[in-house]
Amino acid sequence: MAASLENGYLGMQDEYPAAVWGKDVNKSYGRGKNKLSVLQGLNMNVPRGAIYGLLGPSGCGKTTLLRCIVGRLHFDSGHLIVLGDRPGAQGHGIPGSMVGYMPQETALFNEMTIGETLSYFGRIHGMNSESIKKRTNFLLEFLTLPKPNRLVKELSGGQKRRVSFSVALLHEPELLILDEPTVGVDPLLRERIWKHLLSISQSSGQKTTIIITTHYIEEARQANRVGLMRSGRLLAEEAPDTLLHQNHMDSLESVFLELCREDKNEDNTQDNVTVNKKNQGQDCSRDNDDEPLLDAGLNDTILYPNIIAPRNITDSSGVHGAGGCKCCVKCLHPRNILAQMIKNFTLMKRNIGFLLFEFMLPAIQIVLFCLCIGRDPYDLQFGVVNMDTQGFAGNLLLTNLDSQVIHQVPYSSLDAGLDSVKAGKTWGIIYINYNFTIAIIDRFAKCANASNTTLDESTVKLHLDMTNQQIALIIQEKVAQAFQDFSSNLLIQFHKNPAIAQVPIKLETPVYGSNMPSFTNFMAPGVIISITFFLATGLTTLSFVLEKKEGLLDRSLAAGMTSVEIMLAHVMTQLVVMAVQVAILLVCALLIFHVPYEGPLIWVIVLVLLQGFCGMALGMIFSSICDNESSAIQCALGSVYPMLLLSGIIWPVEAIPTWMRYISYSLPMTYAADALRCVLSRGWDITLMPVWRGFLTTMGWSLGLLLIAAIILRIKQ
Ligand SMILES: Nc1ncnc2c1ncn2[C@@H]1O[C@H](COP(=O)(O)OP(=O)(O)OP(=O)(O)O)[C@@H](O)[C@H]1O
Repeated sequence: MAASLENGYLGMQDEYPAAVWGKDVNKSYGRGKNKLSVLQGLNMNVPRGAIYGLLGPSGCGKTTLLRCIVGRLHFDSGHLIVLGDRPGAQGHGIPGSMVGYMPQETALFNEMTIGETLSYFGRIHGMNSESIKKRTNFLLEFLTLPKPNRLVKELSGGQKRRVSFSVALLHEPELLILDEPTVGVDPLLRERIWKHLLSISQSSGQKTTIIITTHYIEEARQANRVGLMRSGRLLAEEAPDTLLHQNHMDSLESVFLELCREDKNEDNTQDNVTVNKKNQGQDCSRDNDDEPLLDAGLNDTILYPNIIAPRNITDSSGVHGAGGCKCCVKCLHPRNILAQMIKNFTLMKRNIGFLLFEFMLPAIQIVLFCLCIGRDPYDLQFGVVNMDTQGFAGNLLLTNLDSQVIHQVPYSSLDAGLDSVKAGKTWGIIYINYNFTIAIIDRFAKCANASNTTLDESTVKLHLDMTNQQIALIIQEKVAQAFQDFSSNLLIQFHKNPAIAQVPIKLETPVYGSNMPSFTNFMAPGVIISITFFLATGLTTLSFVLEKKEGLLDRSLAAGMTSVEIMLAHVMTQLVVMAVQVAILLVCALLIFHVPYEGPLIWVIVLVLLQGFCGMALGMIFSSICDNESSAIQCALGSVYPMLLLSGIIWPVEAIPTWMRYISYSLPMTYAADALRCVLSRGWDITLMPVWRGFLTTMGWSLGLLLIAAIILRIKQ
């Protein structure tokens, strides 16, 4: 049968008769000292409609080769033609619907049901719901899978592998790439799977070509052709019977061992010859770079008589295999974006607890902020040493101290008061002199003629714990205020003009804001902006990295999705989530905590959502450079502090070194916070510079970051 198949294949008049044709394919991982050459001048020929068993020891490069074939990996040099064109070539269905790929790892969404999983991939492949249903029913029965409403996470390991297998079979692709599909499958089912593979490869309609790797070498005897792979090369590529016959052996395993032994000897001989030649000062590298590839192909046709070089080989002589269009807007498929969005919403629905937490998290953060940050501290324990017991002025001064903020603790002596500060019982003490009443009256009466002794005795002394600057400053301010009020009262009692006691600075009606600004109100816009930004960054990073880590992203890309489609679908899904988050956040800030706002709400929402969009774009960059969730979380968290600092949200930008100021001004958050502050306090007016500056900076940054993320993903794709 194998022979007739090969004859049929050799006789085909197609431009590219082979389903997969590879010539001198090289692929390495890493660079410099860490470079690992995995595929080393590999030649391969898989006839159309054949079952091709790719056999080889662990780590010899089988998965790498398969990923190059489905267009998920770039190879370094050589030629690879899959179903008539380069994998990834523009308009080619690989990666895409021409191929069904079952990766080695399960690569399934644990939170989705079997039916939802198949529907997701069916939509990507452009199947309508009727045909998805029909194929799902067939595959469930054929692979003895549980009901379609069972969650993937509730399945056994073997069942998960079968679901993964069914995903590859779902759309009846022309080419099936199966990386160890029979692992964890019982012998009976394994036999049925092979029967099915044989039937679809030989069906009278569209013949399916199947490349399969397996650790059960003997099961590959059912293949039409096997490729025995070692160290990134194919040692032999023949029909199993031919191999057994040629090597006079009765098992493929023995043939493989024998070929490995021969190859090892050949390597040793080659190495010896190389060493001898090198000693003679001759260049004897095995790869002759000057040799034209086409010529090399002709030579190899003699070595591998079944390899037929495609006529248009020069078209495919690009160094990279997967060079097709993956991110141009014209190539976006709405059905792919829709499939991805449905999948995202399904996963959200499945994890309703986390979704509610996501909705509430910004609200919790703003509530905590409004409750705890920017408010005046109260009940501060403050020691009082009042030696002016004979007079009235000391007591009068103390009654003017804000009793809400300062809780007075009397002490009988300065030493006792200082001990309380040292023991951490009070934040400081106020010391009032014995002669305070007489001295203060004298001071006001004589003014410029007052003696130094009068001035000293009429001065109250503060001994503060300055380790907490904020509290110390508040106490100073409260004492200064109390002194001013006390002085005014005293002057009134003596029929003098109380204005003499005032500091000769008058705060007129402010241009914007109030004369009693609230720190909370000042901080609120920046906090709203940063909460939205970092939540979007963190959640985007995490969701992308998790999909990438579990091979789900790779599988979607192999099914024909593009990274831009995945990004757009994520942006749209996340925008819905963010809209709810922002709504709850603004209700808390504006309605419950009365952060003042003048501008139209829609403009506030636009500014905040735009900042979330910017955060998502940054998250996509993080996820494209991180391979696991811990590094992604570190990236997202690590960026929080410097971004907050540089953006002027936790400290005015004007207070940081000049060169950093320039960086800060270029950050979107700085201008966005300014813009939001402006809209909240002055109302929307497009002519106000902070508003359009904030809008344009955020917009520019978002699009720029998205573009960078798309480029990184494109390069890594
Ligand atoms: N992303 C990667 N980065 C660096 N090295 C890699 C990467 N993927 C695979 N390798 C290395 O490339 C070599 C071939 O790996 P590959 O997965 O292709 O082997 P395999 O033949 O499929 O093995 P197995 O049968 O165990 O799955 C291995 O040495 C592996 O460590």
